[in-house]
Amino acid sequence: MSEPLKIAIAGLGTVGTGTVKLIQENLGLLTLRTGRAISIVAVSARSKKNRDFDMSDITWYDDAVTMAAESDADVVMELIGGSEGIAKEVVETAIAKGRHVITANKALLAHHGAELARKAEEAGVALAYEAAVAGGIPVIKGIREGLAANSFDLVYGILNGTCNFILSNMRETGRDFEEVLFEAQELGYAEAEPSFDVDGIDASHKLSLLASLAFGSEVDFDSVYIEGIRAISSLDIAYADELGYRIKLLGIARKTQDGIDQRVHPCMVPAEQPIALVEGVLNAVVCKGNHVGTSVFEGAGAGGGPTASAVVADLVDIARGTILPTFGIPAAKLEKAVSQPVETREGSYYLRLTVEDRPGVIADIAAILKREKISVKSLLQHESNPGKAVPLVITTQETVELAMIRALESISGLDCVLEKPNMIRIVSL
Ligand SMILES: NC(=O)C1=CN([C@@H]2O[C@H](COP(=O)(O)OP(=O)(O)OC[C@H]3O[C@@H](n4cnc5c(N)ncnc54)[C@H](O)[C@@H]3O)[C@@H](O)[C@H]2O)C=CC1
Ligand SMILES: N[C@@H](CC=O)C(=O)O
Ligand code: NA
Repeated sequence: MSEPLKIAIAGLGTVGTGTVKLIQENLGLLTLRTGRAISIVAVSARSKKNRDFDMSDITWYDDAVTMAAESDADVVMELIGGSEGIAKEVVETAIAKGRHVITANKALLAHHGAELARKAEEAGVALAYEAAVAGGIPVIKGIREGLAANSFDLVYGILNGTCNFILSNMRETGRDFEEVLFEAQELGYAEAEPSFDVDGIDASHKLSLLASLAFGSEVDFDSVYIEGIRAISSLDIAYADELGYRIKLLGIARKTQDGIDQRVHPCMVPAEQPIALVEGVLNAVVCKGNHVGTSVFEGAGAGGGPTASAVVADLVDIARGTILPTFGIPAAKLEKAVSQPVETREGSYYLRLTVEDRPGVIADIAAILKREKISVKSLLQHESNPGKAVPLVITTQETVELAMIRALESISGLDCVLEKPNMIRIVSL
């Protein structure tokens, strides 16, 4: 058997600890599958507390960058997180020293992916990131390897386990947002900064990586249109049910003649569509290849075990000598991304207004919709409470988003509209 493959791990939280445990538990299998002995030689985390795995043959480093520079590891795993600072230094140092890198850090790659991929390719090392997109689902490998024969014009999915867990739980149990978010944190699903999850940033990081891989363009996180799930109330969830929809936070990237449209926002998805049935911490990614047609990947999007599974899948590639370009083509050949503005979308919309219950309200709203040439599909007002606030829900026929934005602005300015309206795009994919 050839030389053992030596690994250094930076970060021993949910993912790092899961990775050490997986390697220790499945070592025999991994050796058999790769034909190489695998050995964790070094670890680093913020504090050297007692760990619940065997540390006896592992060297501890107080500083992860020193570990990336000075340990004799062949592979450095960056499992710390964050788009700047220590995580970036660890990755850059490892690459500069000619060590392969495996990272779960979508924030880092969303901001510096093209540049780091170029550096890794120049150094002849892997920059592998299966864990960074949709956790345990082998979607990076699926698109880059299994579907390598295809070109793509659409990739979309449920890309954040925490948000999907929150939305599913709110619908199934009626529990409130904060309580379910706390549970997602306890289960190790949420980011260190959970606003990254609930404000749609994490899903956008992942979407920008998927778009780069699928379309052969440079990662363009700054062009992603982002809305999170904070504005979704239990009322919206109940109305969605009544109208035959489920609310999902989707990331959608579409390549058109005019450029790439990347968007992350809550969507009302027809309840019978397969993606509407993806619940809890599960993620799903759907892509449309020009020869294979539609492929769907579904599985656990977060958590120690599933994410470690993806980290170690990258390790197996490296141990087998499979070093692939990070984004499927040489980083120097990635095209500059041209973005398409969100206003050009055509589709239907759900609008929930809180209005004063008095004569003329619907006429005022209808006049604005008429001016913007927006046709109403349905209108729901269940309660009557004269002179008081009541919810009014409108769904529209297909219209261009710019008209909807203008209508929303005018409707928000009406005296009878008492709260900020909530608009959710109705998406049928
Ligand atoms: N938790 C999950 O389900 C998933 C997480 N990820 C990504 O994996 C990475 C790690 O996430 P988690 O394990 O959940 O985070 P975590 O907060 O549980 O663990 C982070 C680890 O990094 C260590 N760390 C922090 N600052 C450090 C420093 N200066 N030097 C050395 N170590 C330092 C901490 O001590 C801790 O051990 C992040 O990039 C995250 O976005 C990706 C997919 C799923
Ligand atoms: N916080 C993320 C973790 C995986 O990427 C999520 O909830 O999906
Ligand atoms: Na993955």
